[in-house]
Amino acid sequence: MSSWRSSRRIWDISQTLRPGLPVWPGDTDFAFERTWKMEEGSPVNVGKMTMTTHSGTHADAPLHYAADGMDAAAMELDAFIGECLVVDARKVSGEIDVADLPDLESADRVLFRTWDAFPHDAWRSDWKPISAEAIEWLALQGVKLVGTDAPSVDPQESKTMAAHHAVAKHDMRILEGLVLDDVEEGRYELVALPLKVGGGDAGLTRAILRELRDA
Ligand SMILES: Nc1ccccc1C(=O)C[C@H](N)C(=O)O
Ligand SMILES: [Zn+2]
Ligand SMILES: [Zn+2]
Repeated sequence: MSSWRSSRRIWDISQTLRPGLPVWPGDTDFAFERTWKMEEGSPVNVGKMTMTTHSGTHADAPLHYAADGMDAAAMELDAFIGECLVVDARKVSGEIDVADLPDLESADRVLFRTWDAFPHDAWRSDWKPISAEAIEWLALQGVKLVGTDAPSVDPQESKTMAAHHAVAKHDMRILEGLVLDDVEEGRYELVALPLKVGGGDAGLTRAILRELRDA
């Protein structure tokens, strides 16, 4: 194995940004076009992308759920790098509540798998949201980041955004749109740095998990 390759397994837990990417009903579809083309004599190919800030796998910024919240560019990075616990919540019926949470022992970051198979090609509105009470409980256990393979921690029709507001109350961070189909429950190193978008209410991220270093 060449020297630069990590000997620790990496899981890519990110969606592919592409035309046809399922997005929140009514939001901006992902579009890609080439503005400079080698086949037209340009020395390089250069593209242009149009998308919603919440496309695919992303981190919400507090600005998304608080008018005076910080933007994606201002979010500190340490919440998005470090040990995490992946929890299989597929057997939970309805929303993920306190009774559905495992003994975390100690976890700064918790990622919930809710889909048997991630819906890459069709918008699904029947995801398992996370209750505000569960967010509160996680915060009291010291959890700084909550992640999910769902498009939101709240239900699609939510008007109260109770889970987001519980996150805001405890200054936690959120990852949404993760792809955890190939990830067993357990502890991993998470790396999921949000794009540094000035004014951004969310930051797209290439999220990965990596085997923890041997103790
Ligand atoms: N694109 C949207 C447009 C309008 C309302 C919500 C969304 C969302 O994507 C939900 C978001 N990911 C969330 O943080 O809950
Ligand atoms: Zn979001
Ligand atoms: Zn959100």
